[in-house]
Amino acid sequence: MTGFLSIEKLSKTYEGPTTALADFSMEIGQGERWSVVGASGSGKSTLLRLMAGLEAQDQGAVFYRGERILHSGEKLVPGYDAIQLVKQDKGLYPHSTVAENISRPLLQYDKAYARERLDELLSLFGLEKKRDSLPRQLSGGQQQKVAIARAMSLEPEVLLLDEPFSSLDSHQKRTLLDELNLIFQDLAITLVLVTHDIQDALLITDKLCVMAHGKLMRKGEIKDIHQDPKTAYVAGFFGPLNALSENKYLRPSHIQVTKEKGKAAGKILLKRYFPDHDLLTVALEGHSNYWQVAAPIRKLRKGDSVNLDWKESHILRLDE
Ligand SMILES: Nc1ncnc2c1ncn2[C@@H]1O[C@H](COP(=O)(O)OP(=O)(O)OP(=O)(O)O)[C@@H](O)[C@H]1O
Repeated sequence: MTGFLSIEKLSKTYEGPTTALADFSMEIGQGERWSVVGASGSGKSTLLRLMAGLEAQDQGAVFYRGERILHSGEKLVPGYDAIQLVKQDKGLYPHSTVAENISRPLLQYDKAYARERLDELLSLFGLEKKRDSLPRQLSGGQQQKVAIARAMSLEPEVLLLDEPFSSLDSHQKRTLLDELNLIFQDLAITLVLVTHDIQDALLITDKLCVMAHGKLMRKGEIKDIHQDPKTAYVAGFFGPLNALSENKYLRPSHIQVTKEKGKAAGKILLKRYFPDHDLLTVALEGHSNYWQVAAPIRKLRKGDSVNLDWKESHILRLDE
């Protein structure tokens, strides 16, 4: 338990019984930025609640700087100032202003310090002009910023974000993520983000933990996992896959449409416009399956016959 944040053999079963976490272990270093992905019900939110000390595990422990995190059954006021959890529902007080919401955790502190910290946070999150607004007078992205600013009021070392961006539209989300990226970079905060969207993971984190049925399936640098996902489950978080043969897959962007004879041929059934490419759905000759092909050339039409080729090095060999 010498690490910064050590999760050791955590298990949690709810009534039902439903196993939410099963012998889950992981080390998180100070300043690291992790995303956690996994199918719905794989235990991601449970993991975050246990890391924050807001719930009781059945077995195992979380250690923060060598000290065991006391869970909700062991502590009069559950949770830790140093480890803050922000949930999707934001939990803002609807009748309190932005300033009151952000400074609520600071009530226990000296007034001058609390005022100073509030001003710092309003400036850091670009919320100065909204300080007297009520949450309902803010956009979804601004509300989420208030929730994150409030979580950061006590200067936590660890910020746990449980799908905080899922209610935002893609533009709001991108703007917020770009702003958070700069804030987190300057603060060197340790971040664990639960998300369903790999784009969020790519934008603000470097490391990825993939869960299934309460277990750790994979962990490491996002780029290493993307390049060598090892299983179809893990690869699936990065986008659709085309099955080449048993255990062999190709990503849509790794298939070229060629004039010459390729390794396969087919007919375009559908064409969808994407900013960087056309996404073609191709019915393969001699096969019952369809492939998704990302074609940078725009001149192909529905009904065209096409030859397809790919590099051997782009074939992903994946277990189920
Ligand atoms: N308080 C609870 N009582 C009973 N079962 C629960 C409770 N909380 C979670 N579960 C169950 O435990 C499992 C893991 O839930 P959890 O919310 O941790 O998963 P998740 O990966 O965060 O899911 P999602 O992506 O859908 O939010 C699920 O099957 C869920 O139904």
